[in-house]
Amino acid sequence: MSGIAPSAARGATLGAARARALARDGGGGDASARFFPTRRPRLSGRRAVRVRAADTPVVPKRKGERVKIDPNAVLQVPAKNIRNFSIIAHIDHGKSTLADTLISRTGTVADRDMEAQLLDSMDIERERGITIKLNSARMNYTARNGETYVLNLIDTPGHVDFSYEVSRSLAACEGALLVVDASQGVEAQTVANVYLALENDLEIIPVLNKIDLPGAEPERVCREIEDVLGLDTSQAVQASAKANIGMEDILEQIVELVPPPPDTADQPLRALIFDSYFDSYRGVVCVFRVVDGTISVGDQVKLMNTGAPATVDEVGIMRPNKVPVTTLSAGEVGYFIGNIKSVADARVGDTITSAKKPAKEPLEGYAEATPMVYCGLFPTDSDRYDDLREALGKLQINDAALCYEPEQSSAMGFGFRCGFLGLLHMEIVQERLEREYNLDLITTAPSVVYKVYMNDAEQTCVDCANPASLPDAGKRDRIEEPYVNLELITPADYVGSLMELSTQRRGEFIDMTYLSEGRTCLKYEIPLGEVVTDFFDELKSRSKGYASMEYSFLEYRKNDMVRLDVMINGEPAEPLACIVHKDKAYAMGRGLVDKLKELIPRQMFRIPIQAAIGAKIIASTSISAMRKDVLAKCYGGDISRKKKLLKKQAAGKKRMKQFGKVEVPQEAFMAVLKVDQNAPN
Ligand SMILES: Nc1nc2c(ncn2[C@@H]2O[C@H](COP(=O)(O)OP(=O)(O)OP(=O)(O)O)[C@@H](O)[C@H]2O)c(=O)[nH]1
Repeated sequence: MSGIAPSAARGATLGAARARALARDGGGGDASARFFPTRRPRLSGRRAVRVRAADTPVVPKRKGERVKIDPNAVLQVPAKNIRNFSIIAHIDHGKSTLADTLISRTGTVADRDMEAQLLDSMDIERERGITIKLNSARMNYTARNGETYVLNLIDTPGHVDFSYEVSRSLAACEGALLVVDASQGVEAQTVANVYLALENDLEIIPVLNKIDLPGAEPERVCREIEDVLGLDTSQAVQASAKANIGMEDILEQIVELVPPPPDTADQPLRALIFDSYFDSYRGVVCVFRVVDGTISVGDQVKLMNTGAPATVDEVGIMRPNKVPVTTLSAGEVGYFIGNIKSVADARVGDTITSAKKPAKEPLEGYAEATPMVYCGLFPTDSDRYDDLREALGKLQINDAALCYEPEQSSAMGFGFRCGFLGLLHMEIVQERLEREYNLDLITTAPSVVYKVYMNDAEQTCVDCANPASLPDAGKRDRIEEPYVNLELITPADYVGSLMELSTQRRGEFIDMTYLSEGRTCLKYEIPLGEVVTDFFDELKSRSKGYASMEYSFLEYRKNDMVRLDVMINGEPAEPLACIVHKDKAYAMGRGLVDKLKELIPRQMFRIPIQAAIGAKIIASTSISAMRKDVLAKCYGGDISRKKKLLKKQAAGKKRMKQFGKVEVPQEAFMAVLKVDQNAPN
């Protein structure tokens, strides 16, 4: 155990944070980091934008224009009075509540229209109480210095699966509110999000939220922020988003500390699309940040990477509902709706420019998100394959991290193999497809991508995300599986239990550091396949919800992996196959057949369930037949009559077995996630 004293930790962690940010930058910065120059150009005195006095109504310029513009809704200010900021935090530390309170405090939404989680517009977000998609809102605020500012707020998700959304919103901002729960302190995603903000060269404003709670310890949490993140907390705001405490201080700090966007309205239009979605009534809606120039209703524009042309039918701002305006200038955040033909034309990360006077270079887009987990998605009704393809296409424009390709399986028919950032992402996509596109789906067990090296000289390495398509043992040389760097932050009481969990999941211990009184950071190198199953649930249950985790891809490593096949009623059930480590194969096989026995309903015939590695059966069980009481009507009478009835029943069952098809419920496909692989054989 290599504990280090807090003061030493401060230097070490701060150094590490910067070093990591720089290393990721690779000198030139990564895609999102390069979006803004490291040093922001100073504001020049000359301003090319026509500046309207505060609260001057914006009037449509063209005759016959269809756009309805509310003259009271839009305040135009010079670029020096615009502030673009994100809210970043660990999950449940209060980002959405803070966003709601700021929106209400600035009078952006009338009190009677206020509802909790205003920015979480999807039903799933409200039901689960989590943010999945980034969302933005434009607020007006008259500061203590008497000037009126436009504040563009971008709320971001906190769960590890959605960090890609965070990096996108940060690229559209100059500052970030770092919300930390004053009763909990720095957690794994707090650290990860601060690194992202540092990479984007943002001004970070620490906010200690939930100080209304009796367990709040703002001083301890301030020390932790300084020690672990190396941020200055002398001006940190102590706030409660729920009890409406400290909101004005936060707004003042945003105005004071977040730099205004550079005023480049006189340059050719360049606007970065950071979100886009398909609206069934309006078509493709692109949400963007204008970096240079201006965009107005009626403009002819084009998307620089796809080359797709469009006429701007409507341009507007989010308050947080869409409010049309006539023009948006450099530094502003808004949306546009045009006649974009295909959803694939409006990809997130693309640059909008003017068709007549195009910019020379597009803006640096975003690095492609790399899916971590794959699974098969099949419509229960095979006629709906085309609907599923269309729905995935529309969802992908809103969810850049989702990827898919067609797949065919003898058991399941036609479907798609889809890639996700994690299990929660996978669950959400399935739920959105079912709700928003009215589809009924079957999801197969998730799998990571293995690299399979072959004996064949021509095709040396294949990526395998579908266990059923793993080449036979005789043809392959070795299998490599992805490893991740895993970071756990936990109260000291649970260190032992979490170390045991990580070791059981084949983790290799790397380091342990003490963050502050009673809190510890554990580092492991661990196979991704072990983390994406039920690791997070297990972590939460072992630490009574207090530990948090974060992981990032490390490398591929050779391991002794085998394919575990499952046979139901003598037929291989391809969608249930999985790739496991050889040492765990027996426990997994046993657990899987037992779990399937629980989940598959009894039928009129006996169903054998077997697990096998190659030709070798390693575990088997069976579901006994449901017996119809054929003797019910046979009161008393001769025994030979009963025997005759039972014999007839047996003959009928045999026929059913021959033709019968076992109905496997959706939960059975996920059984592999629920197996305790460490149970004794
Ligand atoms: N007591 C107290 N509770 C708060 C405060 N702020 C937020 N909460 C509660 O904390 C919980 C999580 O708040 P959210 O705003 O949904 O947290 P979040 O960070 O947006 O969560 P994700 O979007 O899922 O990452 C909710 O139950 C809130 O009511 C606060 O200042 N005081």
